Amino acid sequence: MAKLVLIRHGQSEWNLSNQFTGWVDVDLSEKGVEQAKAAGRALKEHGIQFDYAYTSVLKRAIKTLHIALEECDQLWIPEFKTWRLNERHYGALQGLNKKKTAEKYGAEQVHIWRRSYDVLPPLLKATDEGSAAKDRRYANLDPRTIPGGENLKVTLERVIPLWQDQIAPKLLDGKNVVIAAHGNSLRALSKYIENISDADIMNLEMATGQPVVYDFDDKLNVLNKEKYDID
Ligand SMILES: O=C(O)[C@@H](CO)OP(=O)(O)O
Repeated sequence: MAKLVLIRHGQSEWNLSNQFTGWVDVDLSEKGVEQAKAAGRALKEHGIQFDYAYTSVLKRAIKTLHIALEECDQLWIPEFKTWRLNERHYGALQGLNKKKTAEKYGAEQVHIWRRSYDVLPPLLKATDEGSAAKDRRYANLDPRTIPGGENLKVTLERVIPLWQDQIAPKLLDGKNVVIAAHGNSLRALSKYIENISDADIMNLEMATGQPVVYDFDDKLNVLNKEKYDID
């Protein structure tokens, strides 16, 4: 049956500098490019042939997808970019250094902001500097849809329509799908696919660049989950 491969983008410049990133469109670091290549090599070694690719509208995920697909000679497959796969929006935390924020607000508060299921970060207003409402790539969205900050719950709520309308039907049709996206949009999707509880999802982490491969039965129950080595 069909395979789904999730790839968190390779290390970004702000992963490297330890800054909250969210919807800020930062690039891959050199290490991130190497991780994306290694992901593509692992996919090639395992002989996975894709039918469709999905990614976000943020360059760290788009580039990871392209670099990985180039390595396994599948750059030609149909590809869809959507804001629904963006990283969770980190609100007013975006751009701040995570360590300095923990020193200011306490490690416990920062852990809650980063990993709780339903606590929102401090929100950005539509008129604030850096608000996505000013970004042309979201111009076709209903302004009420553009977040000022998201928790994992809200992130999952905007990922689910993409899953239900586009990805699940392709998998049910036996097509192999690759999704290159972000730590938290992929944690949200994994929660849904694996039916992980609100409490347990706090402990799920996605490594940069590492392909996570799901095999499904014909009702989209998970038969197998495997992480490919990229070291
Ligand atoms: O800053 C972010 O956007 C994310 C991913 O890098 O961080 P965290 O893992 O802390 O949720």
